Amino acid sequence: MCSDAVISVEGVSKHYPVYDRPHHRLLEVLSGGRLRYGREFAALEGVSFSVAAGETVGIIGRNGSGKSTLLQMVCGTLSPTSGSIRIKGSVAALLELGAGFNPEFSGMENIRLNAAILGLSQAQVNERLDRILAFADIGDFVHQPVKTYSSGMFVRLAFAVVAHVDADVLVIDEALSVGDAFFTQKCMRFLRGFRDQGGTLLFVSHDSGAVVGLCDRAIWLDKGRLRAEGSAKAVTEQYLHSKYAGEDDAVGAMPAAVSADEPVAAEEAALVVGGGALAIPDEGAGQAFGAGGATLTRVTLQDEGGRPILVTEGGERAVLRIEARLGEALEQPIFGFYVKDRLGQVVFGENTAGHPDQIVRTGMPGETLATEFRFRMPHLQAGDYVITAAVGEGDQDAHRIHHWIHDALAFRSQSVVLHGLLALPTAVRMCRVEPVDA
Ligand SMILES: Nc1ncnc2c1ncn2[C@@H]1O[C@H](COP(=O)(O)OP(=O)(O)OP(=O)(O)O)[C@@H](O)[C@H]1O
Repeated sequence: MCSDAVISVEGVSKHYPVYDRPHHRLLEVLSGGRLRYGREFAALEGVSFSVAAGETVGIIGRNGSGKSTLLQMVCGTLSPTSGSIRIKGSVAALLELGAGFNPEFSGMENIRLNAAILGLSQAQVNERLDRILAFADIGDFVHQPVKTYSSGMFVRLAFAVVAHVDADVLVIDEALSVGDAFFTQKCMRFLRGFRDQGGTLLFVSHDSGAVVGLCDRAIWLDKGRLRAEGSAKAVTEQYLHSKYAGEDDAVGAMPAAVSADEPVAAEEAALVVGGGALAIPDEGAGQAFGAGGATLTRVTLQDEGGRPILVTEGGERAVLRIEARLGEALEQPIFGFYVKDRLGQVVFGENTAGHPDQIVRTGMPGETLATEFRFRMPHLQAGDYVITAAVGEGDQDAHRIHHWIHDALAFRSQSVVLHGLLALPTAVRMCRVEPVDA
């Protein structure tokens, strides 16, 4: 464990007794503990990690993997069965909905109560109240008891308080999944600001895009055990690989069905062979997956003259061609791709599911199918990009992925983008609407 760690979790386990029948618990109590009806269930087992000051760490894992249990122990609302947790500095937490708020009190009363618990004096609360109310933006509901709140209003209020106390460590559990898109953006802006000012953040989310966008590191919990720890990008990819390829029989979202929970790039792209060139994979761990009924054999990004696009200024006409050899008959083959930035964030993508007039309806074993996507290269912020390619069968909603390569190709953008991730060719004109009389 590092000595400068703000959060040190050492060999932490949490065990619960579980009973096959509800009355078994009662029988055990009545026997004074002499008879055992329950068995031990390990919600967490031997978890160790540390978080240094100023780090942002995401915790990912399937439902029931122990994420909330871990956060509750970090916040001290639950104690471990064994192991130890040490925290340096003050912690403000946003755990599951309802925690810390009195349902009978109004929003305003809960603001004061919570802010006081989190260390603010009444004078500090008064001074920050307008900002807290503006952040929560729930209007007159702030005077109603919080038991009347929707989950969205509740999380707005809870987040607003947490955002205005002076905590060294913030612990946030799935809060962003409840709010609407604008509120989520507001929270992300706040969390980025908190991180940039040196705050330490422990962040649970099912949205791997948010984890990659916000966190330096990630920890993957699997059935209560720490399965992987490393850069947010690499760990998230391993997690998604296991989720889509293994346990879910390779059913996932095809590229371009952009949801919040999409794959992100691998840390090192073994399949990248210089951009614009083809990539023929030996299935490398974490780089590719799929049910295997078809194999991607060639992925190229070229200009209209057939020259590989290794570097783009933006605006060039491009042809992204994906070829796959079929090992079995496919009904409704689908091809798709994503372009992702260096953080693994999907910038754009497309697949053939939305183009039913352009697809080959049935593919036969031994055949090779090719799909060409033609578009103008966008003006992307300067940097390195990778292309994920996939082949599957079915439609956008129900499909089976046969082969998916996270980082099939790489290219570099040297566009000058002043604002945001990309620039659109934009016509600009300024005029006077009301000329001033001379
Ligand atoms: N009080 C309890 N008694 C028995 N089992 C419990 C108790 N609390 C949690 N568990 C079990 O511990 C495991 C881990 O739960 P936890 O809520 O930490 O998972 P999670 O990763 O946060 O899940 P989710 O993503 O669904 O929120 C689950 O199997 C859960 O059923």
